[in-house]
Amino acid sequence: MNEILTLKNLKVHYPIRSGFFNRVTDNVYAVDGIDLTINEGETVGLVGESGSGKTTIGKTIVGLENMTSGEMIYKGQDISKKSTRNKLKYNKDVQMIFQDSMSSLNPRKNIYDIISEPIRNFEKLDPISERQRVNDLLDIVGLPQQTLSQYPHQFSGGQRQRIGIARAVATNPKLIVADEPVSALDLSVQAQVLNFMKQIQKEMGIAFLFISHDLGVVRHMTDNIAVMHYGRIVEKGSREAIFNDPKHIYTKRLLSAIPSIDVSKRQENKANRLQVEKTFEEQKYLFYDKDGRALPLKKIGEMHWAALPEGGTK
Ligand SMILES: Nc1ncnc2c1ncn2[C@@H]1O[C@H](COP(=O)(O)OP(=O)(O)OP(=O)(O)O)[C@@H](O)[C@H]1O
Repeated sequence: MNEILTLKNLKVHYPIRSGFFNRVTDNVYAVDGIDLTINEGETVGLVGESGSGKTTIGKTIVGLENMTSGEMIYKGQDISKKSTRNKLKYNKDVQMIFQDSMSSLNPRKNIYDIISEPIRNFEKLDPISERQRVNDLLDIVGLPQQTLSQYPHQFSGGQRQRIGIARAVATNPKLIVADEPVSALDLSVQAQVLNFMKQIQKEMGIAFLFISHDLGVVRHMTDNIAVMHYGRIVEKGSREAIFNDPKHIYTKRLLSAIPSIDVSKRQENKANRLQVEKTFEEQKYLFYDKDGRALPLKKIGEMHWAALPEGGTK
């Protein structure tokens, strides 16, 4: 498989300023040394609880945040500098879908203008070809042509997310960062949008970085998974490795929190969750350094890395 994007020791720190002179007194280590590879056409899941740094990674990939240090390699070329990105048409090839479709779609623009904007930014099409392309995109996301003159507030959440997807795929991207794309939607609509994203991926060969706090959704969508905690990856590997053979206590904790659909197993699951929680509290000092950051990742299997303590655990 060909690598499309590789992050090497990526750090994004936000300065904290205080005092009369507004000096930098500390940093938020939002992303603190991440190594991650996304291959062509595959979906990588980035999971972790709120504040673990997932969105910051997504925004840095699409250029909405600046990296503090590290490297981003796109198709073998270092794109840490903006000038190289422009040369490689990186901003055309890498797009983002946001969680909140209401605030990520301009309320004053109609759907035609929203979908055609990226086409105008990156390709100069004559008006007839542009119209045809927008019509095709609307067909792809399953919305009727008469919606083109309407505005975002006239749609349901699921429909707005489809519009966001049409905008993201308008430039024929190679990679889409999807940041919690369905967490604002009702469960029934979530499944529709997810299946639809999978279908588009298959048809267009797009790679996804799928950001979510919901491991159930990630299981449905991804090939490989990275689990983040406090700005670092604590475990990464194939979906099977993460779900069937988790090694880090934080991954085990996240997995134990997935609600069971089977009512008869709820008691058993609750007991298991409490036990995992207890182990987490008892053993976390082994898995994190004195500043509370995860240890370096070690390769523990063909497609499996985990930030485990030197001597192992009981
Ligand atoms: N612009 C900013 N300035 C300062 N701190 C920030 C900024 N953006 C994010 N942070 C902090 O960086 C950390 C990581 O935030 P981030 O939004 O990336 O996490 P997340 O895992 O995506 O969480 P969520 O799912 O809640 O969005 C948090 O502690 C957050 O408060």
